[in-house]
Amino acid sequence: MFSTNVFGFRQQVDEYLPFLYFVSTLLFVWFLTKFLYRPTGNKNLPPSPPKLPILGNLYQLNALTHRSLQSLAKKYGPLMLLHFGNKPTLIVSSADVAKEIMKTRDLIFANKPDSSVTKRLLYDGKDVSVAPYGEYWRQLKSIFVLQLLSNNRVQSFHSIREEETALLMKKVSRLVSETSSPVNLSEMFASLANDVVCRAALGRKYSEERNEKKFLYLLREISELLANVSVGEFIPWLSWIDRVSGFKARVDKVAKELDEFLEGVIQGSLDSGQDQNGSTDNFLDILTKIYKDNTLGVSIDRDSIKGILVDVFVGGTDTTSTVLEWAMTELLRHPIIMDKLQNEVRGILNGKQNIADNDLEKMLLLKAVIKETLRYHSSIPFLARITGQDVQIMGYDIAAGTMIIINSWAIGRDPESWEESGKFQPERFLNSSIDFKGLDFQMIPFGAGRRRCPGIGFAMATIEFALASIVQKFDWKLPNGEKEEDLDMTEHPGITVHRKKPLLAVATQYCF
Ligand code: HEM
Repeated sequence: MFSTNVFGFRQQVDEYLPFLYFVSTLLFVWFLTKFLYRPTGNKNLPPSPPKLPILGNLYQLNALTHRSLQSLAKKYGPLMLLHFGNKPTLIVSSADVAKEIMKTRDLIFANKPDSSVTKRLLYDGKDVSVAPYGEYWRQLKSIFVLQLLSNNRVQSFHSIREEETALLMKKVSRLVSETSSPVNLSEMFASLANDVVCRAALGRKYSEERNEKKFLYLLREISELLANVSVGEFIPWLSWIDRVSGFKARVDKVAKELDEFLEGVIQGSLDSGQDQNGSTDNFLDILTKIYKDNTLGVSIDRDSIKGILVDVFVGGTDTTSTVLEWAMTELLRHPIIMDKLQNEVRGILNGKQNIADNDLEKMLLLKAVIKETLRYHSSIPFLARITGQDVQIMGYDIAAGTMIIINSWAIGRDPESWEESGKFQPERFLNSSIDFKGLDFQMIPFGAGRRRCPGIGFAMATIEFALASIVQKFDWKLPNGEKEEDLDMTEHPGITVHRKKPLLAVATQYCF
């Protein structure tokens, strides 16, 4: 039966041979026109590496996309046009081009690309980070800037930072006195960042100790799903792969569980009537008050509250712990800088156990170490935008709807902007006015322009406090006599780029 079928097939082929020749010639011509000959008309397109049918330039990227795009940019320049599947994508890798997009032409590039995954997990653009630029986004952003993350509000969370950092120090002390095992700093920083954000956002912790792992699990899932590439996004006719692989079902499950969790949290806040006793010191209370009373003249619904809370957790936890993780990694690799930093911190505190905000103001090397960490290890490697209209950038024609990826990781390491760009040298910031607030485009770890991160003050307060405490109270070295230059620096890809292997270090209590 099998051979008959083969024969039958062969016969059919012979019969239809002239027709098949005709069709394949047509396909060949179509292929040439579509992929090899690119009709650009009078358009001046940015340089592009060669692309493949269907995949476009996806085949040239590896898991550490920020690094593969940096390599391509070395060959094709700071503005190149790639195709991710069928999506034209402009890759920006220099401070000048980034400034053109996020400052000079900010308005044209004020929108963020969305995807089926962000829509599902971020309440269909009702959060701030992917909401279309317009009145709704403006209202939400002003809630972030003026209500949730104002300077006064950040200061009011001082006791949360103090208590949570003290708990971390206690954990380290206990480990030091009870065992000689190294401290897993990556794990400690992750739980510190999570607990600080949780208390500021929801007024309480949802940590492992309290046996409330569900929320932590959901947060981990969201970060992973947002970092994952949905095949259908870039190659629409392959979107069935997302269904067959179970990716879509996983997104739906997490979205549903997250919604149930956040509904419960919001209802709890509404039921407890926080607004009546005037105690509105966590984000949830502030948001439910705005929702109920419409006091700010801003109307938000329950999905807006949920979207904002997801932004706070996704935007504020992993980012913060990643900065701490890379800062300690670099300090362990550079013992002389570690020594100088400890002298500065211990000198300013002069035996005092509690760190006040004005002590931190005096710690110039501490600030320089954090800046250098943000330059060298931009924790969110990419800033994303989408063009609203046809536009010219640096003399090149960019079509409406083109996705823009600004490689802020590569910009922070660009030798055109930085001397000895590949070296960790915090001292470069001691006599420099360059900052990370989005005005100096050679360093944009928090983004820039209208879409700039509103959480800089909150994040810096947590990072400075934790880093000062940890180098004040303990001396640190690598475990098992490991040499500084042998410390594994491999990165793990994701929305934030953190260490692949957890950072382990041996602590010794410092005697005051
Ligand atoms: C070290 C910590 C942090 C880093 C490195 C960081 C980085 C960033 C970056 C790169 C962006 C995109 C900016 C752009 O596209 O121009 C962003 C946006 C955002 N971040 Fe942060 N962030 C941090 C902490 C926080 C915290 C603590 C919060 C809130 C509590 C937060 C909330 C947000 C929000 C809501 C947006 C979206 C803004 C918009 O689209 O208008 N971030 N962040």
